[in-house]
Amino acid sequence: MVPTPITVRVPAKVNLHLSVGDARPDGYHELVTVFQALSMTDEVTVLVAEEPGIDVYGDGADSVPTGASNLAWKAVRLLAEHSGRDPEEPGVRLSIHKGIPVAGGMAGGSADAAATLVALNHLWRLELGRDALSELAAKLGSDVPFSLQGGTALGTGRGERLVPVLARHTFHWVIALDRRGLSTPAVYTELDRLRAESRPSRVGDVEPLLEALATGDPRQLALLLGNDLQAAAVSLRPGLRRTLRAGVQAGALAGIVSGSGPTCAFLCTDAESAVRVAAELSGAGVCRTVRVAHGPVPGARIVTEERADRPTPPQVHA
Ligand SMILES: C[C@](O)(CO)[C@H](O)COP(=O)(O)OP(=O)(O)OC[C@H]1O[C@@H](n2ccc(N)nc2=O)[C@H](O)[C@@H]1O
Ligand SMILES: Nc1ncnc2c1ncn2[C@@H]1O[C@H](COP(=O)(O)OP(=O)(O)OP(=O)(O)O)[C@@H](O)[C@H]1O
Repeated sequence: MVPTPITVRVPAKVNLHLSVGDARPDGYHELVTVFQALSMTDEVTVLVAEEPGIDVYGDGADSVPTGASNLAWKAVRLLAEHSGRDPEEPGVRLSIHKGIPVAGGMAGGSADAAATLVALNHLWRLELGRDALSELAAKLGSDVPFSLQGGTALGTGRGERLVPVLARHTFHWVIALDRRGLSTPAVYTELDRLRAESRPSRVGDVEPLLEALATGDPRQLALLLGNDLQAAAVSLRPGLRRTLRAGVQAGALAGIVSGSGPTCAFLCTDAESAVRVAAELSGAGVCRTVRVAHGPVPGARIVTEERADRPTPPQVHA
């Protein structure tokens, strides 16, 4: 019998705090960051198939590679090797539904890689625990372990070493998507360049932000959001300054570039305020599109059964 396809839902992330240290000999930068998983999600379905491949649907699907350079396919190969299968003929096909902006600084590719690890672990009955999956995830990219874990977490090292953080409440966000993406390595390189020629301000210690998360007060949290990569993203994409201003003028408590950008995330007082801010911001013409999201949400998780449980919608015949 052919196994049932497995579908995994996986969240986007925003960095509430992103402190970037100096470049290390391996080219990575030492980070202290706080991730939060948001309710913008991708869904990855893994099915047994003789013809390997990837089908991508949704926003930005055209710019996602469908070959070996897709991070989700790298996850297939890695897990195949790890479990003694032939990485050239893993016998599976992936179907990726994008809800996370591509090259937007919200860990879209990382999310798909994490989802693929979870789905294949189930499909191939590997029974790898969270720690083993997390170790494999870190080999695929710095953000991949967080995409697995979700919630709110403190990340150190390259961002791959995680400790869960207590976040008492749900926070409400407005997300502004830009017309084109930004390359993560290019943004880190731009920060190194800016630091070589001047002293761009650096975010402070992370502790006050962790306290604000524990109290759950969005106004307190808003004062403490900070991202060292923001100056570099704005330097490469000066229009982001206008987007950040427009979100606050529309009523958000604060705005921040998400990770390496160019997506901007605006923290709002509550769900109603987020809807109002989103409506006003989308009328300001400073970005491609605007979404409303909340966090924290769980990391990569199987939703196949949830979908099977869903009542079949009534058939309507013309
Ligand atoms: C900007 C963030 O999204 C913040 O969470 C991440 O730091 C980026 O994570 P990612 O996309 O998973 O990045 P990786 O695939 O691991 O690395 C891509 C490239 O980003 C740069 N990079 C990434 C992480 C890090 N701590 N220092 C870096 O300098 C390096 O040039 C690296 O070659
Ligand atoms: N599954 C995938 N989904 C989206 N992009 C992918 C995927 N696999 C590879 N890519 C490539 O990776 C590039 C970066 O895409 P991605 O959406 O992961 O960026 P990002 O969200 O800015 O990453 P991060 O926030 O982790 O730095 C894209 O331009 C695309 O060519």
